[in-house]
Amino acid sequence: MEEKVIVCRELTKRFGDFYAVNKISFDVNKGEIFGFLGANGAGKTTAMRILCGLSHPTSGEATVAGFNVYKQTEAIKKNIGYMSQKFSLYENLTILENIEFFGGVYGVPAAEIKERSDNLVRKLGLTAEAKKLVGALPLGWKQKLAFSVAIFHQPRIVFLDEPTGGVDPVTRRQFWDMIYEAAASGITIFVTTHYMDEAEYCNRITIMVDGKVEALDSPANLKARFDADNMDEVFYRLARGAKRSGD
Ligand SMILES: Nc1ncnc2c1ncn2[C@@H]1O[C@H](COP(=O)(O)OP(=O)(O)OP(=O)(O)O)[C@@H](O)[C@H]1O
Repeated sequence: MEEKVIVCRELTKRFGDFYAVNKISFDVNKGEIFGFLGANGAGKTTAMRILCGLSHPTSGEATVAGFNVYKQTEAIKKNIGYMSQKFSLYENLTILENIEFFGGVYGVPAAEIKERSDNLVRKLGLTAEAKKLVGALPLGWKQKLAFSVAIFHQPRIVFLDEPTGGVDPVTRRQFWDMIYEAAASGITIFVTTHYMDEAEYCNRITIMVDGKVEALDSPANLKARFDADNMDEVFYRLARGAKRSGD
């Protein structure tokens, strides 16, 4: 049987009488690339924050890497990586300083940080730039570096909140090569996106509408079920009835 690294049962988050996340249930397998889609305001970030141990649910159950989202949030944080457009690298530190800093924060042993940082810089092809400020890097490179930093401590799961916003499809594709490599090494990928080309790259995707999971399957199965040529069409059919629109 496949190992489940995220188990979520009727997970709910209520703000006053508003259900931001409404009884969502799903499992994510080890090494899977699990896409989390939904229009603005659908509840993706709220659900992801709970799974990262940053916010308590109102009701329902969930475990992440085997740890309970109510009681074991510190253990969850030690076993995951996290990257979002908002929380990322320090622009006024160099590439190498960022890697070393976050390696320390994520608990990589001090004796290993130097060598592993040098290896990472080499692997990224950034040896010549290693002492430059991150602020000077093009956005696509910042995203690749941020992802590398988020998995530097070899977490069980990495959560990516719209990791490739604002870059072109070729740069996005390169970013996804890194995702595939991480998944092949056994790291589970949980990713939110608004880009339908990225949805196609996922093993399975969830589409959230107004706080609920409206569909969960592989891109191929979803296209077949909705008799659609592409994920854009699937998404449109499911999300067009959404009451929330967000920004
Ligand atoms: N702390 C809060 N208090 C009240 N309402 C909130 C709070 N956080 C989120 N919400 C509401 O919950 C709903 C879901 O928000 P969430 O950020 O999870 O959506 P999302 O799917 O991530 O959207 P986006 O794609 O815009 O990031 C929104 O209507 C939002 O206004």
